[in-house]
Amino acid sequence: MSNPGGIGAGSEHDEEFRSTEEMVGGSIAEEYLPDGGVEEGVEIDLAAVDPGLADASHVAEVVASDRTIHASVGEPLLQMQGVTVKFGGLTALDDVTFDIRRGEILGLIGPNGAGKTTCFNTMSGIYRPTSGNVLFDGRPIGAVKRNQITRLGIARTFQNIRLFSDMTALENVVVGTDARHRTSVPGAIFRSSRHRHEEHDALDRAMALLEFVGIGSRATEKSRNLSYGDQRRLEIARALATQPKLLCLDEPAAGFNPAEKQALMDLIRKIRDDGFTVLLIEHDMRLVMGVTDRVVVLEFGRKIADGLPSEVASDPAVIAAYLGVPDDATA
Ligand SMILES: Nc1ncnc2c1ncn2[C@@H]1O[C@H](COP(=O)(O)OP(=O)(O)OP(=O)(O)O)[C@@H](O)[C@H]1O
Repeated sequence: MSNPGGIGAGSEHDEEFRSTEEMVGGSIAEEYLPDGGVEEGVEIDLAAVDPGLADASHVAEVVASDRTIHASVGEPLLQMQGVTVKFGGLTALDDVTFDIRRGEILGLIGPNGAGKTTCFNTMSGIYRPTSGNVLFDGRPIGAVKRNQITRLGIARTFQNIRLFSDMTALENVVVGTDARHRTSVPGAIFRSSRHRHEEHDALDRAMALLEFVGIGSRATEKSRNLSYGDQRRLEIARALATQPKLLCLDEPAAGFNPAEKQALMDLIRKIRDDGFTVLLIEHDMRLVMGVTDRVVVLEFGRKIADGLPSEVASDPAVIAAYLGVPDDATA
């Protein structure tokens, strides 16, 4: 998925991460290590952080504890209602309507230039629709400021991995938990009890999330030293740390070998099974068809199909779009 002109790059997530970087490297870690940092390469004693963390069911509980599902699974979480996005004379999205339902993995696919990135950026409030509406959790996204999107409950990973390379895996995830902090600035400066409680909570959750995505043993490694696959997992853990209602994965399998893709599919299913709603933009059809509950297909900015993976895979319009055959030739 491309990001033309860099618009949308450095989203509100990044801005928040930058603003909290110092705090993450400082006071939170001080609580656990005497030198004020999470030492690289040091094995964290999970039991010392939280005695329950060695227990898998407790990990799941910590990961999911604050996530409230306000409506039953299957109700619309995000609604694209007749959304059109124009860039000058170019119509990138043309009257696109579909829902992302609570608790599902929705695949968004389409050939190059179909409008997936634009759709994604419109859903997350980075682009405003030229016409139409995006509703998230029943509220129009257009009315939400960019820096409020994360708090609203939308998190994303990036096609090009964006981590703080000099920070440990754990610190990268703690930064994500910060998006949920409620302490005021004076509270942080004077280290109020609420602030200290949030710090402990953040470290606890971050560690549980690393366990959840399968890289708990790498917690104290600087993110730049992690393997490519582990960096992708770390990005997912950081996104989950914001406690999103919707997790958007942007080509998470890019550069993966078949075994890594299989492991990623297992992780995405685990995330869905834990109650999160997932939007997956991915070029690898096998992965999309293997892991999604429903698929929406775009071509030239228009929605051409919306259905079960098996239905979409055998849809003549979709086959034509991917093979570059005119629609009428398949009729
Ligand atoms: N900020 C922008 N300014 C001008 N044109 C844009 C902008 N963003 C997207 N476009 C155009 O809108 C169309 C849809 O692009 P988009 O990146 O959304 O497609 P995509 O499906 O994500 O493609 P890919 O799979 O190649 O990344 C393209 O013609 C693209 O050139």
